[in-house]
Parts: sequence; structure tokens; C-alpha cells
Amino acid sequence: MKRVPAVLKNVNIGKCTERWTAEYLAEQVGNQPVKIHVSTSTKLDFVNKNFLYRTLPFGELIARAAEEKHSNYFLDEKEFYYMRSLGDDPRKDVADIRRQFPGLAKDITYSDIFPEKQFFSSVFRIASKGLCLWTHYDVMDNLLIQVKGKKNAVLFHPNDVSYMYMNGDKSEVLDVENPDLEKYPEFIKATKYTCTLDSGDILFIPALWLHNMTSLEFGVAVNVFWRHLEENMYDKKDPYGNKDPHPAATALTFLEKALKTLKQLPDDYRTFYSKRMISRIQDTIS
Ligand SMILES: O=C(O)CCC(=O)C(=O)O
Ligand SMILES: [Fe+2]
Repeated sequence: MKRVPAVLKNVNIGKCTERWTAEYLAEQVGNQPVKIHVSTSTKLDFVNKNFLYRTLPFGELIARAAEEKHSNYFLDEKEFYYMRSLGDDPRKDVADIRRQFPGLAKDITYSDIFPEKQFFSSVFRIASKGLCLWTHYDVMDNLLIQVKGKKNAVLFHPNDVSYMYMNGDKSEVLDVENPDLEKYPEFIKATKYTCTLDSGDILFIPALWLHNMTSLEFGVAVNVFWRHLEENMYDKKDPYGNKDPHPAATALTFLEKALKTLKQLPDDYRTFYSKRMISRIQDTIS
């Protein structure tokens, strides 16, 4: 399989496309508590933390995420909601819709695009209309199944990562449509790939491709992550599927150590040796 992003249309994903109305979801799942992000802004900002973590009964979350003005709210009658499902023990376990939402899992079939033994997690996602999740990368290959609601997706090739002002797995450029180019001048060099997903569409997001999503309508999605590399490459304690593969994580730690070590030198020497290091790294890039 060619590992480039693609939108798959007209794939049979089961009964979910007809069944998953807000009412049906609430009825099937009931009132089990779910962790959510709540914000008065549509653009979640992980730098300035413009959102709260809260817990709601699932039925209540669905009702609120499907409406635009709320009579019950945390911050404001027009607040926005985002749910990303978690594992049984969120610090250790990965999300698996078959375990946390068995009443819904029966309605969705993901195609046999990868062998079950490479399965990593399946994440149930609910979003208010308008909500935009920050640009980030995941370390697994991913099928994002947009069951209900239109969604805009923006993707960037992994080779553009140096223009993305990364902070761990997230980009500090929060508004990729109107970026602050004084603060992020290199971002202009990044190529944006965009698409709109309709209800029932599937987006293939290969590992390391940066992406962000904006829900144009109340959105219900399930995404499935699976391993592309050998199992032993991945961090065993990675509930979100965003920890860098072992060799990458180790190399990044060495780099931080190297930078700290160079600090012992006066500026002109540090610059000289930094440039030598950059040349060595440059040589390894294919
Ligand atoms: O659809 C979303 O809200 C985010 C999806 C995402 O980041 C993913 O599937 O990896
Ligand atoms: Fe993602």
C-alpha cells in the first residue's frame, strides 16, 4: 500500500452511517461519565490553555455538543465541546471502542486494511460544530472514519516539520489559515493539503503527517490507529499513540544533552560546533 493521505468514499462501514443520530448514541451509551474538553473558543489552544477538562454523562455531552446554545454550561451558553475517548485506565490503556462503547462498536466495521495484530487503538470522537483541534502528528498509521458531520482536514507532509514550530507532537501555529507570520515566518514554506470529509468518508493519515481538523457540523468520528513499524519500536506506555518510536525518542534526548553540553563553550565556539553538528545531521537526510 502506498502510504500517502487519501480520502476513501463509499466504503461500507456498517450501520453507523444511518443509525448514529444524537438520540441513538445517547440511548445506546446512556449516562456513563466521559472526559471532555470545554472551551469558549473554537480553536483549542494548548499553549495558552483556553479550555477546561470536565466530565459529563455521555448523554448530556451528546445533547450539548449537538446544540449551539446551552441552558446548562460550564463557562458560557455558547461553549464548545470535544471528546476523545480514553482507555479503561486512561494512564495505561489505549482507547478501544469495542471495550468502552460495545453498544456502538457493533455498528461500525473498519475494512481489513491492516492485520488485526497490528491494531493499536480505536478512538471515539465527538465535536461541537466549529471546533478545531490543534495541528499535531501521531506515530501510528490512522484511518479517520467520519461517521457524521462535515469536517475540514488540513495535512502537512512530514518533511515540512521544520516549518511547523513544534512543541513536542503539537504545532504552535494554531491558526493555519491566518498564521501569525511575524511570530512564525518559516510557516509560509509549509505546503497545506486540504480536504473536506462528508458523513461516511474515511481519511487515511499516515504516521508523522501533521494534521488538524475543523468540524463544520456536529461531528461523530472513530479513528483507528495501527502499527506500521515492528512492535518493539514503539513505547509500551503510550495511551494516545503519540510517543515517538524508541530510536527517535533516544536520539532526541541525546540531542538535548548535546545542546546542554555545548553551553559550556563561549558563543563563537558554540556556534562553530553547532554548525559542524548541523552538517553531520544534514548528511543523514535523504
Ligand atoms: O477528527 C478529529 O477531531 C481529530 C482526528 C485526529 O487527530 C486523528 O484521527 O488522529
Ligand atoms: Fe491525530
